[in-house]
Amino acid sequence: MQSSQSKRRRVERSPSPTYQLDEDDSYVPYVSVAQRRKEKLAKLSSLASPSEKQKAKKQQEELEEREDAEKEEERRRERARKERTLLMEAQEVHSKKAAEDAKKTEVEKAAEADAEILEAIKSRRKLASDMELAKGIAYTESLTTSWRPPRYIRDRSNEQHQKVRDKYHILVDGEDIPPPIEHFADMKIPEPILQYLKSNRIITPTPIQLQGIPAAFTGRDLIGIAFTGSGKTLAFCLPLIMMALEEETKLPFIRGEGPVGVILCPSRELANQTYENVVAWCSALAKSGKYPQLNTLLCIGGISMNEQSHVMSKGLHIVVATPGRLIDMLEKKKFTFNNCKYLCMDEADRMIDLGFEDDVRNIMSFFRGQRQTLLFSATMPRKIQDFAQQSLIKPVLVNVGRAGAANLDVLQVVEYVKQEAKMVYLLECLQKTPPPVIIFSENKNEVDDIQEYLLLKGVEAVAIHGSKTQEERQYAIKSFKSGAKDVMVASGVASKGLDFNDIQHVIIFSMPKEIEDYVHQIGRTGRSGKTGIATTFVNMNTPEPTLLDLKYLLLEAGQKVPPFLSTIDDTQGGSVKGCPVCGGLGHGISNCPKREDAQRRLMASHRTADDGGGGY
Ligand SMILES: Nc1ncnc2c1ncn2[C@@H]1O[C@H](COP(=O)(O)OP(=O)(O)OP(=O)(O)O)[C@@H](O)[C@H]1O
Repeated sequence: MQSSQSKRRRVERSPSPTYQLDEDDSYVPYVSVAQRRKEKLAKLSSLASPSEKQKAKKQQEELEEREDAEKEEERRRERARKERTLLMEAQEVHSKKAAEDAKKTEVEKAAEADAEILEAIKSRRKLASDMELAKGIAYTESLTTSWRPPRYIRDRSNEQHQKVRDKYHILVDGEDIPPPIEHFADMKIPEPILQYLKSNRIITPTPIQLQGIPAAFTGRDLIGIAFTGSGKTLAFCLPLIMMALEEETKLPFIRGEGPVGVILCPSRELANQTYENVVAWCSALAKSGKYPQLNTLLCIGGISMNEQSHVMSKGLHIVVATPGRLIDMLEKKKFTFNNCKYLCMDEADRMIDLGFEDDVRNIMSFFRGQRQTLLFSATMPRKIQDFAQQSLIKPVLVNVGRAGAANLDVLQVVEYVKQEAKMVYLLECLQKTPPPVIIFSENKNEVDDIQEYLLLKGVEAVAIHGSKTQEERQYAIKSFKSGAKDVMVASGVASKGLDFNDIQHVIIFSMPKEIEDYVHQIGRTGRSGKTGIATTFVNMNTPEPTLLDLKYLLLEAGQKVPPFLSTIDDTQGGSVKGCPVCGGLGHGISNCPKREDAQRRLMASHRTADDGGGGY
C-alpha cells in the first residue's frame, strides 16, 4: 500500500514540460500544486473514456484528500514542535533564575527587597503644605538667627569639633554643621534658665543637647535621634524659648498675635508634660524680672480651651499641641500661624508615619512663610529618616547611638512565662524592686484586668489607656507621679515619652509586636543617667520575628540572652543597621511585622472606604 502510494506520488510529481523547458536555465518558475493537478486532470480527461474519466476523477479526489490530510498532520506536528520549544525556553529561563536566586544569600535577597521598597517610599509625597507643593515653593536656605557660638569655639578647627563629637559618640550628617558645645553657659542661655536647670540637677548638657542645641540655635532644620531619657525635650524646647524671647524683646506681642512656634506631640499626656516643662522654664525667666513673660498654650483634646482663656487674651508665644485639637483651633481661627516660624515634632517617627502624616501636612498649610522644622525621637527607622531628610531644608542629623537602640542604663531581663501563669508571676515580679513600677500591656482589657487583680491583692495601682476619660488619665498620672500610687498599669501608646521620676522597674506583661514600642517602654526607667530594670514576659504567643528582634537588641546592648531566645534559628535576613521600616535587628524589610501590619491596615481602610465607611 505504502509503496504504491509513493509510486503514484512519484508519477504525479514527474516534471511538467515547463520544468523541462527550464532545465538548462537556472530559473525555475513556480507552478502551484493546484495548477499541476488541474493540468494532469485535463490531460487524463482528454485521453480516457467516460467511465475511465470518472474513475480517474475519483482517484484524483482521493489523492487530494490524502494529501490534504498529510499536510494537516505536518502542520500539527510543526505547531507542537514550536509550542514545545517555547515551553522549554520558559522552563530554561525559570530554572536559570531559580539557580541564580539560590546562589544569592539571604542577606543579598533582603538587601534587594530593601532597595525596592525604599525606592517606592521615595515616591512618597514630600512633607510640605499643599500650597507649597502646588506652587512649587521650595526653600533652599535655612533660616538665620542672631545667635553665634562663643569666639573661642568658633576659632576651633573642624578636627577639634569632631574630637568633641567622637568623645560623646555623636554622629552627624549634613552641610556646615554648627560646632558642639560642652557647657550650657557657652550656649548663651539666659542666666535664670541656667539657675533653674541647676536646681533640677541639670548641670552639663547630654550628648544630644550639646550638638542639637547649637544646631537649632543657628536656625537649622534638625533630626535628633538619641535614646530614651537622654534629655531631648530640653534640646527642642530651649531653641523655641530663645526665638520667642528675641521676638518679644524686639516688639512685644499683643492680643491676637503669635505664636512664634509650635511643638507637636503624638499623645495628650506627652503634650501636657512638655507644656509643664516649657511653662517652668519661661516662669524662671519672668520671675527673674530681667526678662518678659512668655505665654504658652496647651492645645489638646479632652480639655476645655476656656480654661486657658487668660493665655488667649494676651499675645501667644508658644503652642504645645496634639495634631487633632491644633487643626481644630486653626480652622476656627482661634489663633493663626501667620508669624509662626518653628515646628517641632516629638516622637517624630510616629508623627509622620502612622496616621498623623496628613495632619502634619494640614498643619504645615497654615504657615505663611518658611519655618524651621525639627524632628526628635529615640527610634527613627531609616525609612522615616530618608523621608524626613528630603522634606527638610539643609537638615543637620544628630545621632547618638543607633536609632532604635535600647538605653544601656536599663538591665533587660526576658522571661518565658506561660499565658495562664502571668498574673501570679506578676505578683512575684513586683517584689524585685521597691516602687514605683510601670506594667505595660498591649491590650486595654488586659490593662483593666491587671489593675483589678492588683487592687484585689492590695497593691496600690492605677491604670491608663486610650479608652479612659481625660479625667481618669490625668488622675492616674498625677497620683503615680506624686508617689500616692505605687504601680501604674498602662497601654503602650498612652505612655510614650512620659518622664516619671526614678521608675525602678518596668514590667512588660505582653511583649509588643514592634520592637520600637519595646524600646520606648523599657525606656521609662534608666532615665537621666540612673539605672533601672525591665522584665519582659514572652511565651508561645510572641511572634518569632519579634523574638528575633528582641534577641538581637539584647545582644547589641550586651545583655544576657536566655536559652530559649539564643536557640531560635536566624534565617530572617536581619541586618546590623536595623530594618529600614521598624529598626528591628532580627529581620529584613520583606518580613517586617510593622510593614505587614501597615499593609493590612491600609487594605482594611481601602475596604472601609469602598463600603462607604468614614476614614481616620
Ligand atoms: N543635661 C541633663 N542632665 C541631667 N538630667 C537631664 C538633662 N537633661 C534632661 N535631664 C532629665 O532627664 C530626664 C529625661 O529627659 P527627657 O524626658 O527630655 O528625655 P527624652 O530623651 O525625651 O526621653 P524619651 O525618648 O523617653 O521621651 C528628665 O527628667 C530631664 O529633666
